Amino acid sequence: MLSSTEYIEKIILEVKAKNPHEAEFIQTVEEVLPTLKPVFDKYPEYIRMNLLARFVEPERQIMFKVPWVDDNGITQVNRGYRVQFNGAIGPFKGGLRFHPSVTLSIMKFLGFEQTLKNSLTGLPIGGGKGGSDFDPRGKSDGEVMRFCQSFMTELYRHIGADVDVPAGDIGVGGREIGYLFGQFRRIKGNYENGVLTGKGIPYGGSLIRPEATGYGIVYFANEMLKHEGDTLVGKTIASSGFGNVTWGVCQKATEMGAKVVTLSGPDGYIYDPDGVNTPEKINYMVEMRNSGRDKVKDYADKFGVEFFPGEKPWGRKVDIIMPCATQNDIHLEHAQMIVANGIKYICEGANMPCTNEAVTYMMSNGMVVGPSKAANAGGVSVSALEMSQNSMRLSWTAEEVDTKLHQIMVNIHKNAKDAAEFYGFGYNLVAGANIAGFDKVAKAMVAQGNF
Ligand SMILES: NC(=O)C1=CN([C@@H]2O[C@H](COP(=O)(O)OP(=O)(O)OC[C@H]3O[C@@H](n4cnc5c(N)ncnc54)[C@H](OP(=O)(O)O)[C@@H]3O)[C@@H](O)[C@H]2O)C=CC1
Ligand SMILES: O=C(O)CCC(=O)C(=O)O
Repeated sequence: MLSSTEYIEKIILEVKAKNPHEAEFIQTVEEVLPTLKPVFDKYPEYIRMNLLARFVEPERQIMFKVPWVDDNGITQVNRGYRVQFNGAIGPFKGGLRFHPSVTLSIMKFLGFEQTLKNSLTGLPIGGGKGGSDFDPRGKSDGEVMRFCQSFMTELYRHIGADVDVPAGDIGVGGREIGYLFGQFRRIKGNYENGVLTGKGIPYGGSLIRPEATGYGIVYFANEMLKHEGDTLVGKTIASSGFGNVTWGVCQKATEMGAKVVTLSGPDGYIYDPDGVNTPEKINYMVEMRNSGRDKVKDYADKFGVEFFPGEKPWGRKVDIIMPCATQNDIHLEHAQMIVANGIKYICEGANMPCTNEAVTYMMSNGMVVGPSKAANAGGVSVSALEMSQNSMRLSWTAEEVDTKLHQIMVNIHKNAKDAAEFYGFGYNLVAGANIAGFDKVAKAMVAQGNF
């Protein structure tokens, strides 16, 4: 039988050979699998069962055309996806991303990460992801609605409250979920409100879901700092993006005594030394995102702060880095600047916001890294709480949801820390999150036979 190292290397080579054009999917597999070595040392029977080969292959990958009519009466065609990655511990669960950069590789990397993340939440949800290369930028409300209706006209047959439960991600917020839900209900003729999460409050949404990802990231960062005998109070944070996740981070960081001093967009970044920390500033971010102008410079113009065109905020001397925009936002050269600035903490908000080289460099230089699959699990956790409320036909108060969210994030940090320590990694949350997430899925897969 192969040793655990040989087995992991073999699976990585197979993934590369089978998916040669899927750079992001290969990247996440190359990051996660080597950290699982001690698990395969402990359970060599997993090698005989070829568990990893089954784990890296999605259960189902659905690709479909999405024709829709634009405001000029022209028919446009986009590509839709739903990757049902792993359903061993519950219905597939994960967001929908509408962004021109969407490819099958991106859907698969997100579905793979989501499987581990959802396991870490401790809630009964499998991993999936979907979306389209549709670009919402500059589209009218009517165009977005017609696109969503066409997207759901195919997707509805693959999802269900006990089958697969999509939600939002980049480019998909409350408006899009509303249009998708309306079309699902119209086609199915029933009121299966647990089929989507991130819904509006009047039709089965959960309080705190829009804020949950950002709140969870700050709760997770708080645990990281506590572990180091430190506190969030008085800390400065460099964040990227100005979307849903950054918005939640700004709110909770302010509440906990820290301040976010940078935001970024496709045009550059802004530096606000006083912090993005007043209702006026935080609400303006939402206005900027909803306007579709997609320029963070608007913030600098309105509040009289500095704007750095074409630059990323990673050269700023702050206490904590929180990338909240998209994947591979932080490369090795950014990591080198971050380390050179003596920054100790990075807590990942976006999915896979750092390249593998950047993470390795920061960790080997003593930084504490909170990996996205643990740190940003608050969003999907509250989605799962939304599913629970829908099943029970009741609604919890904002305080109830926030208290549960906080506890879930504390547990995720503890489980990742404990798993890392148990397997000899020390305080390595990257390895710990991978192992703790994998452990539960692996046990469920083994129990369910050769599937
Ligand atoms: N919403 C949620 O509940 C959760 C989201 N996440 C992750 O958090 C991150 C942000 O999501 P969210 O805030 O919901 O999304 P939004 O659509 O609200 O905001 C996304 C932000 O990221 C930027 N962005 C997106 N794609 C790219 C790209 N290819 N290049 C440069 N910038 C880009 C956007 O700018 P632009 O308009 O220029 O694209 C925007 O500022 C994503 O990685 C997402 O997967 C993780 C867990 C849950
Ligand atoms: O709420 C959800 O189901 C999905 C959230 C999501 O897409 C993510 O965690 O990356």
